[in-house]
Amino acid sequence: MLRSAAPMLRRGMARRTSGRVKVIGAASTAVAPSSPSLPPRRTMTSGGGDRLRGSSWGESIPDEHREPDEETEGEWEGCYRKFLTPISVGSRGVEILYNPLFNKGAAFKGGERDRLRFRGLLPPRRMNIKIQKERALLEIRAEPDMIRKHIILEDIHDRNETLYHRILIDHMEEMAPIIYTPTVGQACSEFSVLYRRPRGMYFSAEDRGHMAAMVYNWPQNDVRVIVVTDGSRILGLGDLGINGMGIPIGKLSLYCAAGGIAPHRVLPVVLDVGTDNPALLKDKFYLGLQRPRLQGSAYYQVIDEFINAAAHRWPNVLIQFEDFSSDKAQTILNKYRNEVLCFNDDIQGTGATSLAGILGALRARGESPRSLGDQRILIVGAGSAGMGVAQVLYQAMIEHGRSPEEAKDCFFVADERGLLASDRLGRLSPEQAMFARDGDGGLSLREIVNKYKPTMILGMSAVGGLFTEDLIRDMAKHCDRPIIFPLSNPTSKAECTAEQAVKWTDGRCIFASGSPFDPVEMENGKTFYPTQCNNMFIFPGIGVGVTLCGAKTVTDRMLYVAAEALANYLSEEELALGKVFPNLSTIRDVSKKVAVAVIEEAIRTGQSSKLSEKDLRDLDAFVQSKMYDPIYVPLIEKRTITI
Ligand SMILES: NC(=O)C1=CN([C@@H]2O[C@H](COP(=O)(O)OP(=O)(O)OC[C@H]3O[C@@H](n4cnc5c(N)ncnc54)[C@H](O)[C@@H]3O)[C@@H](O)[C@H]2O)C=CC1
Ligand SMILES: CC(=O)C(=O)O
Ligand SMILES: [Mg+2]
Repeated sequence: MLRSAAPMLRRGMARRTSGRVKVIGAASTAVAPSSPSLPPRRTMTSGGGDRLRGSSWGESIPDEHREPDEETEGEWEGCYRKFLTPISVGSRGVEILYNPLFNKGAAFKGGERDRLRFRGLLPPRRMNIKIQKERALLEIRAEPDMIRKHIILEDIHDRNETLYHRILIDHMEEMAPIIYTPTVGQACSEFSVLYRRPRGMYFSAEDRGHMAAMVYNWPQNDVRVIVVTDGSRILGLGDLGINGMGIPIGKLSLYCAAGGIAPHRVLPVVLDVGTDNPALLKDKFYLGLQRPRLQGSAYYQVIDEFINAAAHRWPNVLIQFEDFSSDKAQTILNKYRNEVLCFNDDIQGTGATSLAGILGALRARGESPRSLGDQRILIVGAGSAGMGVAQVLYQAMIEHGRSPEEAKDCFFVADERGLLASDRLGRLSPEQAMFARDGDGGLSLREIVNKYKPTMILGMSAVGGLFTEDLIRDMAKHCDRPIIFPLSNPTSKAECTAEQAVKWTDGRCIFASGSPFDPVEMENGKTFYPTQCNNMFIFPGIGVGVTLCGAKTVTDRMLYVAAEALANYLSEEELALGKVFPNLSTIRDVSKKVAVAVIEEAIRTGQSSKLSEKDLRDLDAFVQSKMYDPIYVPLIEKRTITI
């Protein structure tokens, strides 16, 4: 019998075995290489109208420009910095303790408690971040329920962002399922009930005409990344209205922890255009507008007003569209992709991530990337994700020398009405129509498998259990090592489980899933390690890359090079274990490599406004030096600034 080997294997055996790649944690992020240029002059204030301009958090400052700070010596094992440039805060006293960007809780030192005037407002004994983290981990690990763990972590997020991100970075494999998929699905479903404190911004249909002014209510001037949803398709859970806010929050936590964007530079946003979810329309606790969704031009006006307002206040901001229903997602992307710095994570991020996983899977089979064009690819689900993946794979085939006709012929796209074909052309979107077959419209999944013998099946249907035993056994009859990617989220929507895929293919499948699955012990005594094919491996690196180099748009080539960088990251040791994505514990390093690839591409193609050819040298060190590193930085009062 197969059984899940999760509890004993989850953390211990998941450690990276490759000698090639350094696991990023406190130790490796601690001493960032010196930035080649002088640090910007900084003015940072906090408090009621907090402003953090050009904060140096996590960015490397050449030693000669740092001020000695004996307070932080030995603060964090492996994270020792001789000099830390203080952050100047405009508030003092209790205000600082209630500001999660500055609060250090019991870790404030005596001098700081005096300096900022809150001596006596904290218990006397001082902790350091290491002890604080240990205490938090005890609490999180003692709680068996994932949503309670989520609540504990988000409470820390609301109190002390430095500690929160430290925990995420140092324990990414353990924490990602808590703050992200699958638990974020439940957190969204229960958002209005779990709601405690505001985080991010809400722009509703009733705010029309005010958005350009409203953006100035956000207290930070240097927002670099916005993740925005209209809540219409949250994971595979459908229309959750403003309850979808959990998704931008979770994605941006990954931007900070995995991508190294400082937390004051990110902004989660929900556009509340109503909801068509009947339960929410009559839920007395629902916090969004209880009216049907805006449609047509009224809907697009809200989108337009928000984007203009955001781009006006933060001209260089990256806007990531997330979990918009597929009937709107591509239209919005097409409208704005050449106008503002933006991308759609479900279409483009998922496409790039899946390409990387498939390149890894081909490597596991001993095939070259060129053989992508020899595959027969069954895509189940023709929404944003399915069509995004089809488009990116298609582009990759063209990159590798296939003609458009040859490339198109590799695809079989199906939805609940079966194989997409020319008989439905009038009712298909342009993206779907491009992949419609000439005949066999409406073939069922099993009919497609038995007639066309696909070499891979990719699930983006949001239908849990759609890949049945018969279907997968048929796949395994026709293909020695079928690639099986049930990508729908959260876990309840996965088209099959890792255990099922392994069992039904007698351990021959190459598997990756949208939400995490535990390792599986096989009958032969070996352990099968499923990896996660989730756009979190791509979006933080894209975001860091385009914002650091000042790209004007996110191009298809940037997505392609991002996918290549992710695929190249996979070590031989991981492949030998059946993995097609790197361990989550390496995601910070992965994101850095993705960012470097994106910047190189931007420089090569003249897309970069901040960096040029001469910066290509030492790009890796440069990106590393710009990554936020959550350590406690000394705080000083604004009036004392002399940086
Ligand atoms: N792993 C990852 O990184 C990502 C996963 N996803 C997941 O992919 C899923 C789909 O996302 P979207 O495309 O945006 O949603 P969507 O709702 O637009 O697309 C679902 C598609 O599945 C089709 N479908 C429904 N029932 C079906 C059935 N019985 N058989 C075949 N097809 C069926 C629908 O017609 C539609 O074309 C979601 O669960 C989402 O969480 C999305 C983005 C990234
Ligand atoms: C992962 C993701 O973006 C989604 O499931 O929508
Ligand atoms: Mg998404």
